[in-house]
Amino acid sequence: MENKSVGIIGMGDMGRMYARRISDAGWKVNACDVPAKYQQLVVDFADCENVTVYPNGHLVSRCSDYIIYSVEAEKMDHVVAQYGPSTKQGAVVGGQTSCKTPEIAAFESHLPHDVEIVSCHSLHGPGVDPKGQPLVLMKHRASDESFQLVERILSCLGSKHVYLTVQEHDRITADTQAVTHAAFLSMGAAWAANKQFPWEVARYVGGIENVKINIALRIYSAKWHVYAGLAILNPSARRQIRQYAQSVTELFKLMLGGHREEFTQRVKSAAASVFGNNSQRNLLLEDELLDQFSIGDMPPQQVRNNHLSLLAMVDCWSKLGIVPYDHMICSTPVFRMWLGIAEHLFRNEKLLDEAIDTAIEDNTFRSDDLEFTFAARDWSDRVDFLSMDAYREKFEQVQHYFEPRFEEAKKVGNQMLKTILERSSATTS
Ligand SMILES: NC(=O)C1=CN([C@@H]2O[C@H](COP(=O)(O)OP(=O)(O)OC[C@H]3O[C@@H](n4cnc5c(N)ncnc54)[C@H](OP(=O)(O)O)[C@@H]3O)[C@@H](O)[C@H]2O)C=CC1
Ligand SMILES: O=C(O)C(=O)Cc1ccc(O)cc1
Repeated sequence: MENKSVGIIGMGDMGRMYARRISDAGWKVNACDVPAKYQQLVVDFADCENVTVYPNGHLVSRCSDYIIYSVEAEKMDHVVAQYGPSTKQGAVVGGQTSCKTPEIAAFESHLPHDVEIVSCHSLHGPGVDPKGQPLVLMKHRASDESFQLVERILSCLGSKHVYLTVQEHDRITADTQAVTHAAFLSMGAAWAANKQFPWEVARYVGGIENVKINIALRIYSAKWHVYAGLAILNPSARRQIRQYAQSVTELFKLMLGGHREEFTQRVKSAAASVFGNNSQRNLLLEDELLDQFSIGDMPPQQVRNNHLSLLAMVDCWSKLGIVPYDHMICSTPVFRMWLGIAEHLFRNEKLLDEAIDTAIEDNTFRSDDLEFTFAARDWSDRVDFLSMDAYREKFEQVQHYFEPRFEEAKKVGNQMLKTILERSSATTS
């Protein structure tokens, strides 16, 4: 192993996963979290001889050759201002935050000029095996030699390297991550507003519904700041999330008014623009596979659903000129699941026609759809206000509602993601 060391500032879920894998590959890792967590971190990494835990980021920065900041996106400026000036001369610095514009601004403001910048972003959560998943690498201010050092270090993750500029990264992740999360967050908020546990309602069991529930619960069982950061701090994300809320609202109004022709025309033209040129692709998800991952018992016959959340997603992609397949190279497991169920609905004419019929004719679930529409707009407003506090308040309120069921949901959700990702071989190209 080369005589180079890796610094990790922020030993939360992602930092710990990186520290374990990089040190297992033989690199020396210097790590820290906030001083209050120092003692615990020493205990937790006592079994890792290649990891040295330090009380703060000054001590990590001064002795490491590649330093990764893995802290909350909203704290980056403050943390880099604190430790950046202590960076070892000639070192390379990067970050793991999900949105790169503010991260790079923090580096440019606070790092000494002799320090190079290569950032990264693993496009998956800490519980997913990084092997084969996309890892975005951004050579912002660095020599080829330094970039290659970063690639050699991170190659132990076994991820698929994707080379983008900071601007490309933020634009694509706004299209893939931010708007996808907005849809799942809205589902959870609507279920909570209606005091439902969706797996206890026949409409939400089986096939596509299992994915909706499992992913929504997975997101709500995670940390609010991850989702807030990538929605609020990404300058491209607001527009996407706003368009999603608008698509939901407009489709819901057409449903309420019983405007069958206009509704059908709008859904079908969105389908043509998003899926028209991709109708020969293999489906990302198979029906029988989806049915296996129910939290509740399967009803004898699937209850019809208008799938407003999915119709609005495809409408939104179409309005923004987004072809989601163009972003597969830079997709997260959650995005692939979301696209998988959208495709499932839109490439099955019978299912799509049934959703349209249900939307126009069936009043049974109007209260669910009303709450979903409110929720989509509320999330969009909170993001537009650029308010981390407002985002956190809503996230934690819904999180609290679902909390008693997280353990069960996580088990089923993890198994679902694992099986489906293996079967679809993490199709990232
Ligand atoms: N979780 C995910 O799925 C993914 C997350 N990311 C991004 O990676 C980054 C880390 O996420 P994640 O690990 O999940 O978040 P965590 O909250 O688990 O970890 C962040 C850690 O950084 C610590 N920290 C804050 N300030 C400092 C400081 N001054 N010095 C040292 N440590 C500090 C935090 O402490 P404290 O809690 O006290 O603030 C916390 O322990 C985020 O920017 C996130 O957006 C990227 C890909 C996937
Ligand atoms: O797959 C998703 O979208 C997730 O929810 C996990 C996640 C969260 C933040 C990231 O920056 C990358 C992945």
